[in-house]
Amino acid sequence: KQNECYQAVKTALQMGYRHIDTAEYYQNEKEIGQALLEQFTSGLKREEAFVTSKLWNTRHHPDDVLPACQRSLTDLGLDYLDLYLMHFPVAYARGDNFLPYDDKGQALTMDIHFMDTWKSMEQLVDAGLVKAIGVSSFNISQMEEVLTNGRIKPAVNQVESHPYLGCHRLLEYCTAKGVVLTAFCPLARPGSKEAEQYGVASLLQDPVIVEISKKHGKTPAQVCLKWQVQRNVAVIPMGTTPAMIQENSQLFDFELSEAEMSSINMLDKNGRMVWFQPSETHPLWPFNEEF
Ligand SMILES: NC(=O)C1=CN([C@@H]2O[C@H](COP(=O)(O)OP(=O)(O)OC[C@H]3O[C@@H](n4cnc5c(N)ncnc54)[C@H](OP(=O)(O)O)[C@@H]3O)[C@@H](O)[C@H]2O)C=CC1
Ligand SMILES: O=C1CO[C@H](CO)[C@@H](O)[C@@H]1O
Repeated sequence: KQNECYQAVKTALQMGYRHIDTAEYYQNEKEIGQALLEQFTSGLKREEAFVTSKLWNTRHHPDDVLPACQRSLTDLGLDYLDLYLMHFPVAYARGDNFLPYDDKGQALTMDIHFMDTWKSMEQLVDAGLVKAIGVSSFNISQMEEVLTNGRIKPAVNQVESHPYLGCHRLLEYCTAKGVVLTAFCPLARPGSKEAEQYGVASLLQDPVIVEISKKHGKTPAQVCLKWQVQRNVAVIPMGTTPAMIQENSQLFDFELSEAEMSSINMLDKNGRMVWFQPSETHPLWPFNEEF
């Protein structure tokens, strides 16, 4: 909805949020730029905010990386990004159509390996346009490739993760390599069509989560977010109402016990919601490997 993102980001920054996650693909960078500008004007320092954006799949050609990043910076009204992620390992056909699909709904792809894109992203760091670069939805072998062959180490891998998709192996790998894992869809999109696979109305109604939340006098959403924070995973929940935005930030007045952490770990059931299905036959589609 028009202005919804502007309002949400403005509210979040006023409530003390500092990490904003966006992407060219979301087409909300101008709204975010407006909200940031207002906060900078009323005293927030640039270095206190942490802004992440992402290079979309249609921008993997090495010559398209710099212009895409510059466009994001212009729209956000910033002169650097804190973090720039490759949104997905598969390169879609070049151009301004974000979803170039054939008549069967399959993505039209390009024969460009993510390492060639990564080399162009490294140059953004050299040029001072971004402080750090990282990846998103990369599996362990793909991360290994970037860590082995890249000049600059990925700071972050942003992947779908919530109690139904624990990404326990990937987390262990990232921890060993000093890469931060960020969880997208940390609430498993309550109420969405994709959530119907779970057998409960939503993750937030899972009996294990509900019981733990009652014990601490917190909400199920807060328990899901705290579980990630306690295992050193960054979270980027999307909330639009001030009440939800506030709720999702109140995570620092309670602690989950080891037993509670383990019982949440045990809810893992490969409950992935975001599959990038149109590219599922591509050799670099990441989800043939367990995360
Ligand atoms: N790298 C990638 O490929 C991807 C990255 N992302 C990033 O991750 C972010 C979050 O993921 P998203 O897909 O939105 O999924 P989330 O798991 O964050 O779920 C968002 C939904 O949860 C609802 N919600 C928020 N807070 C609460 C609460 N406290 N209690 C109950 N319901 C709540 C929101 O409601 P309402 O709509 O009413 O606000 C919204 O419908 C995105 O905004 C995006 O930045 C997401 C997908 C892919
Ligand atoms: O980043 C994203 C990538 O694609 C997803 C769906 O296909 C989006 O929902 C998401 O926010």
